[in-house]
Amino acid sequence: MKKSIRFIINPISGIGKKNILPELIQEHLDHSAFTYDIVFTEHRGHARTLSQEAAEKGIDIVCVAGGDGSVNEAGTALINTKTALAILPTGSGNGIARHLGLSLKLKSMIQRINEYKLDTIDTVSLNSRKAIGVSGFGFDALIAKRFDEYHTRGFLSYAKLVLKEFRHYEGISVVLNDNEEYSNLLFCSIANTSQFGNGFYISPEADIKDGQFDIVFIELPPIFGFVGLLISSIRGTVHKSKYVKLVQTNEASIRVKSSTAHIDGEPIDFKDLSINLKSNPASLSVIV
Ligand SMILES: Nc1ncnc2c1ncn2[C@@H]1O[C@H](COP(=O)(O)OP(=O)(O)OP(=O)(O)O)[C@@H](O)[C@H]1O
Repeated sequence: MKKSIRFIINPISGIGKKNILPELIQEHLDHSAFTYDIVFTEHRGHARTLSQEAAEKGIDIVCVAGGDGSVNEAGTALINTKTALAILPTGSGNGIARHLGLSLKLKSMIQRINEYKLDTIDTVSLNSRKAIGVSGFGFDALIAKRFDEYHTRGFLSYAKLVLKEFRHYEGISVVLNDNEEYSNLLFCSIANTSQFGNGFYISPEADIKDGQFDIVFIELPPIFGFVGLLISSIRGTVHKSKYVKLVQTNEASIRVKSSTAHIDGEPIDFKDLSINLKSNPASLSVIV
């Protein structure tokens, strides 16, 4: 029997053209194996509703075309359901897709969907919210918030913003498990995957299938140290930096002073400043 796919396309993700996607799908999807429908998202949160609806209807695959924000919306709606997630990476950073080793070429990625090779990955709960890739508190959350207010997306806008904001940044403190205080931090990341996107690693050895996540504390460095951190992030050696402390666990609590956070790169405000973190092992099927 043919498998069913719902394609969910975020038209504003990244900087490439998404309106050619229906044509690419028509051309390269194996129509002897799959039936499909295509829906474009119209607002924030729409991918979540569309994905949830697909799972309720028993659709086999939700394929989201977007960046990590869209992957979060569509993917977390499929946790512990029979519907698998596929990704067509059309975002600005595509951290989750890169971590999973997916092709960034859309034609190749559609051809990979034809092969229908499934794997199971972990997700992470932050109180009632769910993450797939990297979430965090501090500078990265501030950047996610500012980037969201920007009118242009893409890597260059992102890089400009990071350098501008770093100059005035004052640092945060985080209490881990009610007893270990980390102060003067640039940020604290909760990494289920290895990178933010665009090859900027935060926890190069993170494994999305080990039932654990990494809490990464980055001390606020001077400007030359910040540049060094960026370089080691690209080189994949950031976990060895003197500014970095990494704690691997499957469950923890953290207390933060500011509610500004991001989940998979999307800015959010936590109402509660005490956050329980928990790994949900093997909770999501993905096409790899
Ligand atoms: N039609 C729409 N109009 C405005 N926002 C939308 C629309 N559809 C989806 N969104 C929102 O766009 C945001 C950004 O999407 P996404 O994360 O996929 O792209 P990106 O930010 O370019 O990529 P990345 O996260 O990889 O850097 C998400 O919060 C999503 O909910």
